[in-house]
Amino acid sequence: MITVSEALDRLFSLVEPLGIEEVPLLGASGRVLAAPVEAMRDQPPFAASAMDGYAVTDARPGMSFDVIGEAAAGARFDGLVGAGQAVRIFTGAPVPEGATTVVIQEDIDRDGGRITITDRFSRGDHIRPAAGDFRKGDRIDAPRRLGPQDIALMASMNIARVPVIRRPKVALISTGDELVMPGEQPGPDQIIASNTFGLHALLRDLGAEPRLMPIARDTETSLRNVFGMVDDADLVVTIGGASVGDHDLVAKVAGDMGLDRAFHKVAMRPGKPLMSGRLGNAMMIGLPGNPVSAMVCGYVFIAPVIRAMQGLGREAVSRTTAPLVAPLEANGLREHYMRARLGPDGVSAFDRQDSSLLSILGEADALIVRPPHDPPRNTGDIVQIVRL
Ligand SMILES: Nc1nc2c(c(=O)[nH]1)N[C@H]1C(S)=C(S)[C@@H](COP(=O)(O)OP(=O)(O)OC[C@H]3O[C@@H](n4cnc5c(N)ncnc54)[C@H](O)[C@@H]3O)O[C@H]1N2
Ligand code: MOO
Repeated sequence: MITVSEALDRLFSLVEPLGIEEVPLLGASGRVLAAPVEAMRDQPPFAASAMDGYAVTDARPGMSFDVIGEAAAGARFDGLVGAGQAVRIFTGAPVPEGATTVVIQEDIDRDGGRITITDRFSRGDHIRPAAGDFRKGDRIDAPRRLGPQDIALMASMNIARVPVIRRPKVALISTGDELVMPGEQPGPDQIIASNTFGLHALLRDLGAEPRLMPIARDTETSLRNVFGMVDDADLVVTIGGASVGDHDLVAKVAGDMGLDRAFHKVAMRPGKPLMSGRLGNAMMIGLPGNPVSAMVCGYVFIAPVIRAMQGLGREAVSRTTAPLVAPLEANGLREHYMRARLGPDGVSAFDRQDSSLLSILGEADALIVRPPHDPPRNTGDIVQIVRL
């Protein structure tokens, strides 16, 4: 058995970077920017009023001005503002030539075409300088996962099409005679396939393009057939059939089909029977079938692999620390990812840690990471956690 960090290194060495495609701005959120993009213009392209009020050359309480025109957003005042003159102005409008200050309308008394600045007058010119937000040529660097703020910024920069990394295509294969799909009627010895659905959701959140393959039955032929359908997947993920039982056929069939295996078995709990390698043009990861094992491996291995495929670096899932609010017994020889609850005073592991318990995983918002052979820990000890 290799360590978790050795397994992750081997997984990263199997990753092949994906190509680039161009998408419309509206389709770019959540995608990874593949190349730097540059602003096509200054923003704002002119000095703009930040408030509704009057543009003047100078402003002090008691000063009076003749209103000589109006500047609105989208329709500038074309003339020059001179001493003793004011232009009615609205938020976002270009500040007319000659004006140095916008006096907000709350600080003005107006009498027909004449205004006077009242005692309420407060400092500040209320002018946004030209290019105060960004300049033509300013860059957004790549790689970067694009969020809603980036989309707004690129829209403002007049970038209508965006170069992004192609979505990793992931084929998800559940294996086992006991499995039926959610919504189907299970037989007396059957259960519902859950892992593929949890992993599908995780992969979608990571910006991948997951595809559910038909459930492979516990025969070599069935498994071979489903492997044969994965088509152009970048990553094939099998679930179950990874261990040592008579019906655990994934390693055998993948091997027969040419899997160049990088490892099988990791000193990790849950997740021990994990395997990986290259299979044709794809990377393959074989996950253990126990539902919590599959999901924990999803967070610890698949998420970093998907990020690496997208060019976002080769980093383990991020960890932080928290104090224990209850003691823990000594750990065994595998790195243990304990389902845990994080509260204001610290973190506590659930009593029940069996790797079949999705209800506990659903309650968990963190995993406590125990190194191999970690001694017993007391309340108050600082432990490493992965937040879910
Ligand atoms: N003698 C040994 N037995 C087992 C060992 C071992 O070292 N020696 N390892 C145990 C560990 S640890 C794990 S984890 C499991 C993993 O086994 P498999 O990967 O072969 O998984 P299966 O046997 O196919 O299934 C295990 C369990 O999970 C359920 N399952 C499978 N796929 C799904 C799915 N898509 N959705 C929901 N549930 C699923 C399956 O019904 C079984 O209950 O092996 C231990 N055994
Ligand atoms: O890896 Mo098994 O994952 O301990 O239940």
